[in-house]
Amino acid sequence: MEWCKGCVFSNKVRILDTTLRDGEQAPGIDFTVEQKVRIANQLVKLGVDVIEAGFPASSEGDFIATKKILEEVGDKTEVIGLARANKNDIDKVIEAGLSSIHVFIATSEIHMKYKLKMTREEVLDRIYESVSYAKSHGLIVEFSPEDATRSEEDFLLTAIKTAIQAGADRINIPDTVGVMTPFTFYDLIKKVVNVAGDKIVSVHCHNDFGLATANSIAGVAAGARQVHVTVNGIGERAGNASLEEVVMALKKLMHYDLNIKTWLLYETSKLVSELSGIPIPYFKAIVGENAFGHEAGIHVHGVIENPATYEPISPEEVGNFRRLALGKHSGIHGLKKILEDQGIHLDDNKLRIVLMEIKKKAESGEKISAEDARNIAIKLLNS
Ligand SMILES: CC(=O)SCCNC(=O)CCNC(=O)[C@H](O)C(C)(C)COP(=O)(O)OP(=O)(O)OC[C@H]1O[C@@H](n2cnc3c(N)ncnc32)[C@H](O)[C@@H]1OP(=O)(O)O
Ligand SMILES: CC(C)C(=O)C(=O)O
Repeated sequence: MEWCKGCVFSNKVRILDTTLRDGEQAPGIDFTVEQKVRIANQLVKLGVDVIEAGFPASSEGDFIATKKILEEVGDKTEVIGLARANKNDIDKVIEAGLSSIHVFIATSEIHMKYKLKMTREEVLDRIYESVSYAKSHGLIVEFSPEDATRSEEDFLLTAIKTAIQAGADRINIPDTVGVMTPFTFYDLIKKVVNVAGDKIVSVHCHNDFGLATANSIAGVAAGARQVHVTVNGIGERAGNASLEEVVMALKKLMHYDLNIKTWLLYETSKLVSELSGIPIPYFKAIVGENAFGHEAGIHVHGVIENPATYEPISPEEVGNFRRLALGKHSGIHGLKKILEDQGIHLDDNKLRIVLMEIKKKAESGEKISAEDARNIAIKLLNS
């Protein structure tokens, strides 16, 4: 089905990573050129289909970084650059040597009135001019109607048709301020897919209501076959759809086909966290330190018997680690395993004594490590 490699009949979903563009727009994140190249190499290793390397017109540094990333990985994956719908920005993408461009302009009333100060007609003209200008230079063009999800629907669809008439290769639908629910986004993307014909429809979701991942997979269910994501979900305000969450949900829950080497997700997350200076919450899905952590006795017992009792994904699938913890919620099965893994074998009576000691310490606020449990056991054995 090569002819419709990205369309709704294909089970293949493309991942466009925008960690180096939208992710970097997050306040406080400023990657150096070297850091951006390191992340780009990791994204290629991970298997993303497209890297949005930057916004060449925004600064000399971003221009240089985009060029360097293209030189470094341009033969391994598609490298795309952002541009406003104006000739200067498009020329900067061309000057950087890129073959793919992401052109955007807002189509919502609020953005057209207060930001662009353009009428609907002027925006439509600008869309046609900029997309056709980019196409006339042989570029692959992805068009985004910024703030699409707050745009008047008929005008939005007209804007999309205008971009397609001008030659756009892909249509990306940004939920720029994250106001969609999975239900409303599904309905919208269905309509966009209907007007897009054989063009790939892409989705770009923000997390203002914590729905970026859910909305992204709803967009795929509605026929989108590309998703914009960032590693760890970093990005503007509450961030973007998280690469690791979207990939694992599409793969494991919806059985789509992706190029991503999922066992590299944890190391990729750690790299971006280290270079961005943004820590990963312990409870972060997929890549958090607690994502495969178990303390509660009933859970630990289940995981010891069969990890699938409490792990919908195995940590090895994403390169993360299972952690069995001790605390006031612990049970005897977990304690037994933690001690036996350290060469200590106790009968049930002695295990109960050690467990009570652990719970007492934990309830007083102490953190109990495996070594602490071992020391308590040894003390008991020698008492
Ligand atoms: C939803 C998003 O994330 S969009 C991407 C946001 N990313 C960035 O802003 C990257 C960093 N930005 C920058 O470096 C700067 O904003 C630049 C270089 C792009 C522009 O800088 P400046 O010339 O100083 O303009 P400034 O940022 O103050 O205002 C934006 C201008 O772009 C115009 N503009 C905004 N979006 C678009 C668009 N899609 N198409 C055309 N013009 C646009 C605005 O109307 C405004 O124009 P004006 O200066 O004529 O009033
Ligand atoms: C440039 C566009 C796609 C964007 O980042 C947004 O609308 O969130």
